[in-house]
Amino acid sequence: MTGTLVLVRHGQSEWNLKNLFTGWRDPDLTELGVQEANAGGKALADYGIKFDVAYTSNLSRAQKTCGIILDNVGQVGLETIRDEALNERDYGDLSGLNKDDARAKWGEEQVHIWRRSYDVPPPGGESLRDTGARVWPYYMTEILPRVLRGETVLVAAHGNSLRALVMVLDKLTKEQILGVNLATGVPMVYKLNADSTVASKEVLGDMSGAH
Ligand SMILES: O=C(O)[C@H](O)COP(=O)(O)O
Repeated sequence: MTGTLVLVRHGQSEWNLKNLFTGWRDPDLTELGVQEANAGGKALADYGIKFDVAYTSNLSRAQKTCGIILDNVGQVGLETIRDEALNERDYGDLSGLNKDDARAKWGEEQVHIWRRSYDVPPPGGESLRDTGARVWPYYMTEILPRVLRGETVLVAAHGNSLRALVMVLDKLTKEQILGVNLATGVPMVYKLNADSTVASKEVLGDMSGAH
């Protein structure tokens, strides 16, 4: 066994609350989002985790979640690397639209395909595969080597940039990834083997409410 990789989706954002496609737009966390980030941080503190480094995206909601988690584990000021490679999937022309309005316009099934399929991009945006094409190399070159050196690494990012990682870590097919939704603020703790496969995975919270 080598190091530990912790993945956390940011807490609820203003646009999650308003039910808007967000993508690369940059709304803040809501009050509930701050509470969720604190709850995730507290779960990690209770777990007894100490990080060696944190990674987050270029977007405020993930950066704030990252900061709140570090505060809860008593590690304010820890080395934190921000990179656009970890940003949310670009929702293209859907960005800023209401998800229910989109269902009314294009139909429930088409919107579900845009949101959850592996390789069908929303108009002008990224599919999960496109998102993976930037997330996976970043993970392989920047994050994984540190975990394999035995470090404990936090990644605070987004629903779909993390789904791309979970797909690889959990060895999910493109059919299986359709059914995977990550809850906001719930940490996933992976211990990795020396060959970078997963030795164990623990979810510190409830993923069942995610949609
Ligand atoms: O970008 C968004 O709208 C959300 O962060 C994730 O959206 P999704 O649940 O529709 O993938």
